[in-house]
Amino acid sequence: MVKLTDDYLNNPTPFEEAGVRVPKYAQDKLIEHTNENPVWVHFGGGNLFRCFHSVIAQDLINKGELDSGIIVADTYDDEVINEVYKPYSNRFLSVVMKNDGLDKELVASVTDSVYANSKNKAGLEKLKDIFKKPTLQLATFSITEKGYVLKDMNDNLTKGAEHDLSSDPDSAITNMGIIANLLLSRYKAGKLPIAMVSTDNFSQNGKRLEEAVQLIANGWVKNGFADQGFLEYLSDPKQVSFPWSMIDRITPNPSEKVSKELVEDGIKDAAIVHTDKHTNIAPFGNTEETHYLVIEDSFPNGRPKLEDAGVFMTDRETVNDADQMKVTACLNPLHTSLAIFGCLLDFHSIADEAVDDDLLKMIKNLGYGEDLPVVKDPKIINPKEFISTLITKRLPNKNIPDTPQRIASDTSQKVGIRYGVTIQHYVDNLKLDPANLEFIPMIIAGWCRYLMAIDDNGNVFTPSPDPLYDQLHEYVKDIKIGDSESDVHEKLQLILSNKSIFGNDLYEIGLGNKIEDYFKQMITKPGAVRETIHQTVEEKGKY
Ligand SMILES: NC(=O)c1ccc[n+]([C@@H]2O[C@H](COP(=O)([O-])OP(=O)(O)OC[C@H]3O[C@@H](n4cnc5c(N)ncnc54)[C@H](O)[C@@H]3O)[C@@H](O)[C@H]2O)c1
Ligand SMILES: O=P(O)(O)OC[C@@H](O)[C@@H](O)[C@H](O)[C@H](O)CO
Repeated sequence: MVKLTDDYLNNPTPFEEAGVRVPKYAQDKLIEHTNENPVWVHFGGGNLFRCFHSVIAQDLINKGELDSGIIVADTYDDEVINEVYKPYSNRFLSVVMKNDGLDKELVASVTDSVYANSKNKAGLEKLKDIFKKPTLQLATFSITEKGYVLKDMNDNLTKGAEHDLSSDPDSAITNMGIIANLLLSRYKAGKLPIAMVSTDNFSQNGKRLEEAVQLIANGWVKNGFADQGFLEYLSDPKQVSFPWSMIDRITPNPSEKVSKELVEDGIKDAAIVHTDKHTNIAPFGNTEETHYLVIEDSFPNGRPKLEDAGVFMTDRETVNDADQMKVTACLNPLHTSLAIFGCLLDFHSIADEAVDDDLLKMIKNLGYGEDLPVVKDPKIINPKEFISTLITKRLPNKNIPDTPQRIASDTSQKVGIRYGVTIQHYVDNLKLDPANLEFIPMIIAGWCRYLMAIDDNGNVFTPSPDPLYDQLHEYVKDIKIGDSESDVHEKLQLILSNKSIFGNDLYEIGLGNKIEDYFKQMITKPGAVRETIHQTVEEKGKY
């Protein structure tokens, strides 16, 4: 059996026999060079990173266009570093699930992995030293939507954020506080330039990262922990830029089936780890073939030739259009609708949902019918073709072991992006009326129904992790299936009027009552969720 830590350069045969492509460079030399000349730090080395960013770096290193690797940093989950990076010399397999089988590549582009936060001072100091190096050009992020949070659902600072704004930067406990502290080190080392590139799934992701870092920095200046110059440094894109990006590659949690196939192929390291903080990770990552990465070309300290590894480097407007197209309209809203109803209808495979007649009609009506009319064409990708490929090829691909339960995690952090932006377009466009929407309200009603944690058969299910779940569940937990006396309005209005969740008070724009009506239909009896979807696609659907 071949191990990930085996010598792939001098003895590639066991890897070749297991069908694994190996790097064309020596990892030890790369490590040596990167230690002295770090260029790229990535925060959140989860599954997406292991199948996308790290492979881009590997392509460039293989071509001789990049001579430094990536340093992975995690401020949140120590098990990610200790269970799947350190034991394998920071190597892993990237597995692309093609129609005709698995394409396996050993990735060695990660040169170091660091767990860093106020509890792990050694890791923090190590990252600070890296941030003081003039060679550092970029930090990328795939830390999930909640990694950026500094305010709660009532728009008040979280306890962590309050602490960070008024405390010594080295004691920062929020993820954003730690990032701001690293930038403070870089500022103090001579106002060195850097690009901070969020590749998380929300529109204007760079702006959100920038605003979060600045919120913390303002607190530090006010409380005497940093000088005014730090704010000027953060606000000057020639010193610190926060490029916007769009990233697309469906990367499910590591699958048992893939793990088994790897072992059958003769690969020893394939055991999946489920961490206490709910990261599902393995010595391999599994992903689909289709992928897009679009990044605003704003890198004040230079950058690797990312375009030579297939990345679209473009202007902010094009990135924003591509991102709005994907995240708010043509992919992620469809995904979240399948996630919500998949959990309620007891599905465990997105591919199975994508061939279910009612659900297929639902995503077509949502995508083509309600989202597409308000999408601005980004020109580099055709939105209609993008939805068609998604619906006909990507989602129904049985080789991609994606589950509604993965996508349903953190839904409270996503609904504002995945439905709220489209709703806002209907509010802003004088020719359109949000009150005419049908599928978005039905899906939001489905989410409220999901929050009850009782499926459509009347059985209790375990909802996916979500920072607001407990609070939101509290509002709907006493509603009973079949109880028409339940005061739905009193309970749902606590959710639907919350502007920090949806961006609007949904009653003020004529959607609240419609959502309540769909919700009432969904609680009439076991099976009512399925019936509501069926009836809606048949009566209101055009596709
Ligand atoms: N998986 C995909 O299909 C996909 C595709 C496009 C974009 N994305 C974006 O990438 C993000 C990560 O996806 P993934 O599949 O790698 O997830 P993952 O669960 O495999 O990894 C998440 C990583 O983020 C870290 N993290 C989690 N919560 C954090 C917090 N509060 N603060 C700091 N770090 C935190 C974890 O430690 C882990 O390293 C998604 O949330 C999404 O925004 C994912
Ligand atoms: O990654 P999240 O949690 O923001 O969303 C779950 C999925 O919708 C998402 O990961 C998609 O697979 C991805 O956006 C496809 O590019």
